[in-house]
Amino acid sequence: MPPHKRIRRVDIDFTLRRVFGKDTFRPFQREVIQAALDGEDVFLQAATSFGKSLCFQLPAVVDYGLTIVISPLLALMNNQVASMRAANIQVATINSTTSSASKKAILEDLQCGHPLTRLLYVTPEYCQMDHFRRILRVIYTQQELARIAIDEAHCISEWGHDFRPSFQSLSFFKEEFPDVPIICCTATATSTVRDDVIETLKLNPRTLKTFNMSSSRPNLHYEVRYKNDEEDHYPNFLDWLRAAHERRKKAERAEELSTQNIRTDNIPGIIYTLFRRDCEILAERLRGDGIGAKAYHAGLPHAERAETLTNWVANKEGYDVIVATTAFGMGIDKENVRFVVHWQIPKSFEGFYQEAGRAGRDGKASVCIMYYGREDRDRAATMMARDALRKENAPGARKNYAGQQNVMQRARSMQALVSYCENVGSCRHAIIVAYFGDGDKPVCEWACDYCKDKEALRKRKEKGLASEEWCSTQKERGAYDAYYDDS
Ligand SMILES: Nc1ncnc2c1ncn2[C@@H]1O[C@H](COP(=O)(O)OP(=O)(O)OP(=O)(O)O)[C@@H](O)[C@H]1O
Repeated sequence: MPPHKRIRRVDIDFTLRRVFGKDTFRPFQREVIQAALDGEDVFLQAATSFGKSLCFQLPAVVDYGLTIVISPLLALMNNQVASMRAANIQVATINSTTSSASKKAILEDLQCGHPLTRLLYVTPEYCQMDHFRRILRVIYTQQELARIAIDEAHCISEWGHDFRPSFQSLSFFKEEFPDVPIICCTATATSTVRDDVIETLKLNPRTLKTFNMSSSRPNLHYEVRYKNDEEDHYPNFLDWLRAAHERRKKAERAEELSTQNIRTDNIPGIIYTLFRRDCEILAERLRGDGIGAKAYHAGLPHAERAETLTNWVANKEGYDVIVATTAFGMGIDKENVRFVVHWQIPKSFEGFYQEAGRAGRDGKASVCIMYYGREDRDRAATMMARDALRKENAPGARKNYAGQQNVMQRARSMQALVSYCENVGSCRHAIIVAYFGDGDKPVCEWACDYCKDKEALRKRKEKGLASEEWCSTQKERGAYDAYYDDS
């Protein structure tokens, strides 16, 4: 098979400005893009909001041929497709919401020998379909298959926090099209996950260009607030949000906002809850207190979810705060999210980092608050143990080594998150970077509750948490066994 036509010289700075409307590359974007344009396989691990998407979008725009982007979530796909269409880039997506007429038109274009489409976004499930694989072979034979981009590549690994079995079949690409370069992007891979992804995709570790950047997000202020079952933590949050509104109403600030056409009460934020039920109750409670809040979870109709997302991104009144389950998160890009709150401890360290990473994507200071209670910790442990048992006993379950390791990895990730919450002895930025093992000690400059005032943090913990003795008595009584799985 003759290799794909590769572009020789191209002014990527010009394309960055002209097509993507950005003045300069962020550190290391240029190097990643150059490696991709040189036809290398690339593994890019970098912090949330680093700008990983540009590293496969820009090569797709300047190079010959088609880039296939594999993405795990519909919302994430639509979010990226919409922003590229706004920049007049020829981009298409085939997913469960694509009409058969548009699907037909897209597939015709792909097979015409010189497709207009620069990027095609699809799910890993779609890549498993025979008819799509046949079309890929046609595109490849016509030398128009430029590269494969795998977004949120940690989903490939059974050791990862968001494992999706269909991602494993992506090994098909290197098996069938060995000379088509692959670029993998993720913000949340430990070294074990990284190695597993490389092996699963059959990438050659000796020639692969690996970019392993720090997970540090210096503009995020990390904070843990302690809670217990005896007290409702809603007033604590509402007071905090109202205080932020009040600060924006002060004459000078209000005038500044009004010249930028920004409402004083438009402080975009996300609150993550574990359960759909909590999500709706909390959104309603906030609305009752005059906050523009909407629920978002997988149980809501697709059209309602899409409308909520569009209006939130557009800063529309009534859509300032999204109260969501994890159905909302991975990859969502809205630049001015000023806070992310975890209403209770999430299921994994990676999930926490990923969700907190929705904040401050414009580089401005933003707050990430975690409400942590030991009762929630014990509930999460109970849920996790039941999940593991249920999966193990499911018909056709893979009772193999990797399956067991996945259960252990999830437990380790949860334990790391509990330690992060219980921590009153070190910088939270340092804990995060150490977890992913990807860099030197980050600069914090008072951007976490420990570095800001360690003594106050210690006192708040002492006052706020239920005692371990009390929690273990409750556990023995089966108080944490109530279980509903609807996230
Ligand atoms: N060179 C640049 N200059 C200015 N803005 C940029 C640049 N590169 C990317 N961005 C912007 O940064 C934001 C984050 O980019 P992107 O969504 O690709 O992040 P990501 O690395 O995929 O993060 P995550 O892992 O959290 O999804 C986007 O709004 C994007 O337009």
